[in-house]
Amino acid sequence: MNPMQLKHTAAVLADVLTFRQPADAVVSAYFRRERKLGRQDRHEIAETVFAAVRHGQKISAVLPKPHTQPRRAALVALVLGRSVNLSALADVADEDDMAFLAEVKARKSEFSDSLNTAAELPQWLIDTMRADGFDDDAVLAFGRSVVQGAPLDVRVNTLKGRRDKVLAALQAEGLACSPTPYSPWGIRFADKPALNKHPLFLDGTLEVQDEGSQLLALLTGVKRGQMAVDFCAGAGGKTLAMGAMMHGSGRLYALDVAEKRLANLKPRMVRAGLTNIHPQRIESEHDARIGKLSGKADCVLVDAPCSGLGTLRRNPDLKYRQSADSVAALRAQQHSILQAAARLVQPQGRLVYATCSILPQENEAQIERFLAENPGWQPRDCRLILADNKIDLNTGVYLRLNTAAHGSDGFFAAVLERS
Ligand SMILES: C[S@@+](CC[C@H](N)C(=O)[O-])C[C@H]1O[C@@H](n2cnc3c(N)ncnc32)[C@H](O)[C@@H]1O
Repeated sequence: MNPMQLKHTAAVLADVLTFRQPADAVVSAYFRRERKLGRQDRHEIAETVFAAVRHGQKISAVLPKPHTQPRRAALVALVLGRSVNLSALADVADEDDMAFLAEVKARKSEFSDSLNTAAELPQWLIDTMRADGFDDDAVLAFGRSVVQGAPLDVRVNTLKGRRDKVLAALQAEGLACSPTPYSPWGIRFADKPALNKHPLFLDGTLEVQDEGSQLLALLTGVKRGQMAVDFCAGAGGKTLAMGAMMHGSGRLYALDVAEKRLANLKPRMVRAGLTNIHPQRIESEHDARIGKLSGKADCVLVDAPCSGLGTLRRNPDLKYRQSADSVAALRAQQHSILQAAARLVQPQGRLVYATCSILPQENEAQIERFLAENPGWQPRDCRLILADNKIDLNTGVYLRLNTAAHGSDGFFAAVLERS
């Protein structure tokens, strides 16, 4: 890192480390303002900013209020988060900095002895995980599994290509990629190439999507000609996968309260060659316009708003932006959305409830409550649905993906059927 890059990294961290805005939004806005920064500068700055967020517990242990000392926070991130040797920092660190960084390095064993710094998780989250049944070894294993960044997964749009052929074409271009272990549509890139200008992305053959998300769409089992609803469609990651499962036929309603997110779905639908998707903004899960779909859907997916704690590899700032109170509010919202979405399902139809959280209170507990309050619904065994799709993945009746065991983001899904 050179002095100019360090100056910019510190400027970004002064904002990011307040955790008032999502870190990726702060970084993108900064880069839009600082047009002169080159590709390598942006890479160095972004990597160091995210290393600082990922190693925030250790940084807070050596720097109270790190956002007020962002330059020092950046230096610690380089040493602890990006394993840069002190000798490589001679151009950017003065004598005081060097003495400070040497002291930080000397506290290594202290950092491994304390759960917060060893797992890089804040106390509220450790307390929440303990209350949700995690023991300290599980907390530590979880924290360690999400401290590194994630690989890049894409889904092959089966309307436009076959995975084996697309994979061979990408490998022939020299890209290091392999099939995802579980999803039949997934390809994983080890070194995150920029794909947004790749012809296979531009023509809708490839969509960026974590393998776990692909499996959630697969669990819906939606078929050609059916009527389906993606209740919390957002920008449509799972909607597009479901649309392809339906071979572009039938009707797929993509509902969401966020206009902006649904707007992002529209160009993606066009690129993917899907004309069976009907995006519709709703006021809330109680919106009267949903009534016309009541009891009509073969399949409803609820990809519920959640804490996102399964995606800490990609969004490490979430552990500082969520809290016990925000999780409690999300639980109430999840319950209400699940109840409303269930009304749309026809007899023998399927309801899939999913989150990218690892907390049982957002997952199993929601399903247990739903089943207790709604007679006439039965869980379907995810193992069997996956096995029917030739996927060898056994996490019990519910799908529970975690980064350590499965290499994907953390996800939960329950498949329920109406009698
Ligand atoms: C986990 S995200 C969905 C991600 C999306 N399914 C995808 O695969 O890209 C949850 C979504 O729920 C939406 N949401 C929040 N409250 C909602 C409600 N009451 N009804 C419908 N959608 C809601 C949010 O705007 C957000 O887009």
